[in-house]
Amino acid sequence: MPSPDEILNAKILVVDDCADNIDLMLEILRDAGYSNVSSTMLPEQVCGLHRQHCYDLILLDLQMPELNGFQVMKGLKEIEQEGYLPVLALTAQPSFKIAALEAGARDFISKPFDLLEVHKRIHNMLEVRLLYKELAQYSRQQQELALHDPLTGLPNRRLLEDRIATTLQHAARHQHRAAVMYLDLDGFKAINDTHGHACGDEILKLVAGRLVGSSRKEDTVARVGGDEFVIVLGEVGSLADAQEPACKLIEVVSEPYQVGALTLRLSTSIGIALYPDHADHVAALIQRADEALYEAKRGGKNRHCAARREAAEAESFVASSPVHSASAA
Ligand SMILES: Nc1nc2c(ncn2[C@@H]2O[C@H](COP(=O)(O)OP(=O)(O)OP(=O)(O)O)[C@@H](O)[C@H]2O)c(=O)[nH]1
Repeated sequence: MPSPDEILNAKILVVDDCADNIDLMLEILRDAGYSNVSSTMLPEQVCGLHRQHCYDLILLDLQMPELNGFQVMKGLKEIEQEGYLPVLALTAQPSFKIAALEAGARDFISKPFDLLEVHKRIHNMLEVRLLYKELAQYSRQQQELALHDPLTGLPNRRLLEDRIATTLQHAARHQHRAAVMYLDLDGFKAINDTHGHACGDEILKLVAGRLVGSSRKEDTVARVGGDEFVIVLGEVGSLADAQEPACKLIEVVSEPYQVGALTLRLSTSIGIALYPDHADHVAALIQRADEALYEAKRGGKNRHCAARREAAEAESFVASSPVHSASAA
């Protein structure tokens, strides 16, 4: 529940074409302790101001000559996509009350003002608005948590699969390749066993930062397990376009890590699978990259390995292999 202070600090806009009405409302609000109040006599400015300041409450006069309160609410609806208008309509016309509620106002205040009613309605509206904002933020956080790894902040497997699906759709539409690189750190268990789990966690965070730092903004870097990461590359022309970043990733992961007084080293192995060459849907592509990773581990670790292609096509596909690379046999 919002605290009394939060309610008094809420952002309020008073909209009225009559200066006396504005002064009166500002005085009422000031006397009640509201500290973040502004006003305008120009209804055409309300949407722009709300876009800029995102008010918690708009006290909106309904009868204004140029643009009336109903028209203002129409504009506000386009800004408040979720449909919650923080509008408290001010009207001297009894017949406008229901119309205002139907147009999206959450409540109304009759003119001339009954002070007690004004205070109560403003307070109640703010309480609901702030609660609504808290809930919306909580729901965004929950969504973030459901899609991200809490330790590194990277996308988790669920979000990764979604991103791969989008990448594949894009690749299919534009007739290019995409690559999935499956990374697994080498000898990570020994770091946990020797220096403790907290040290292992620090390393995982540092690795995540390095992977993100050496990937393109449009690539997805995800953590899919203990010491396992997946990187998705869109717009790949050939296997070499994935092997080159794989070499770079192997290099950055092998740089020394400083954790407290310790300087630690580790390496990574990478399996690469290409769309559409090795598989044409999400789960199969991940699986092929994982199989290639296994081959890279089997081949001695600290290397990358591409998934095996169907025999007939393989020859035309295998690119010149940089140091420490191989194709899964
Ligand atoms: N610190 C830390 N360790 C984790 C976490 N999740 C999994 N692990 C550990 O990571 C290790 C991963 O196991 P492996 O991949 O088999 O270990 P490895 O030594 O890298 O083995 P190779 O891949 O064969 O080189 C296990 O010891 C897990 O307990 C985590 O969130 N934090």
